[in-house]
Amino acid sequence: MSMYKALTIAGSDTSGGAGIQADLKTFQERGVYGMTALTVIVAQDPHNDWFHNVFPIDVKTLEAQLETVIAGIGVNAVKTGMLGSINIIEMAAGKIEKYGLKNLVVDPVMVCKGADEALHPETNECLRDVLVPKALVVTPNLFEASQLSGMGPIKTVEQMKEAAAKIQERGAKYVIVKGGGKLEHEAAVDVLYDGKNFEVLESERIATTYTHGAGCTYSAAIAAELAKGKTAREAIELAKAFITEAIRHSFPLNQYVGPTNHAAYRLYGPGQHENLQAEVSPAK
Ligand SMILES: Nc1ncnc2c1ncn2[C@@H]1O[C@H](COP(=O)(O)OP(=O)(O)O)[C@@H](O)[C@H]1O
Ligand SMILES: Cc1ncc(COP(=O)(O)O)c(C=O)c1O
Ligand SMILES: [Mg+2]
Repeated sequence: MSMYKALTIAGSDTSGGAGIQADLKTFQERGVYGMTALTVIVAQDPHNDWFHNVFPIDVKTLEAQLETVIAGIGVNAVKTGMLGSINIIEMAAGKIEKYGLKNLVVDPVMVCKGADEALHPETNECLRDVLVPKALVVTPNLFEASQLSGMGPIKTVEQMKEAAAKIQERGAKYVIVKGGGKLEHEAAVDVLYDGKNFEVLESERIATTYTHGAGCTYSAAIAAELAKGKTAREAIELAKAFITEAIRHSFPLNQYVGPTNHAAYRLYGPGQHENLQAEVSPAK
């Protein structure tokens, strides 16, 4: 049996729950060989309320990593996460174009959980104009969908649909607008649009704030399934089940952050309804 390979072009979340750490853990869980091209390093400051400091990687260093993986090895699917600068976005998009990579999942990361302001607002237009058109699947959360669509705040499923249609016009084949824990709704709702039909994907909404890295994990699961040859629709459905279990069994790392549990789908499966990590206290 051949080993399928996936590449993540994303930032390092030093705390381990989001970014390339989430992506690699998810690729492993889904039985796919994971590789990385690092764009930025995020270090959280324990002496300043867990403030996220972002340290960019030199664009030449990114190029060298992309050549190693894409030209030197080859990939079945690619995902992008936090990119950090216009130069980095253009470099990533240029290589994707040059090597004709088709199974591309763009997670248009503009914010970390808890923040309502873009980390790198100057990159938003470039993300929309240069990278989103190359995506097979793009996965904005509500804030990112409002930025990519040019709409104001998105608060209803109807507005999610409108945003999805506007983003789809930019060239992405499948758009998933993630309502998640932010939309006021009793379920966790995502809207999927393929240019013809809207589908409202509903899953059980888990009452937790421990969702750090949920978007990274979700988009990495989609990329892993695409790498194995699943259709976009199949990959999205599996990823939704995978992220629901990861959130169900999420846990606190310290007083600031709780990541999703990447192993939960494998360890506990979709049938288990209580959080088996709930009693785990934060490590000192
Ligand atoms: N509390 C929750 N319960 C169940 N699913 C959730 C919850 N929060 C987010 N999700 C789901 O997790 C996935 C990631 O969404 P979200 O957390 O909005 O992304 P991001 O981390 O990029 O902000 C989506 O499928 C969303 O619906
Ligand atoms: C490197 C990196 N990428 C992406 C994210 C976004 O994470 P999420 O999946 O919660 O949207 C974060 C958040 O801290 C991060 O540090
Ligand atoms: Mg996100």
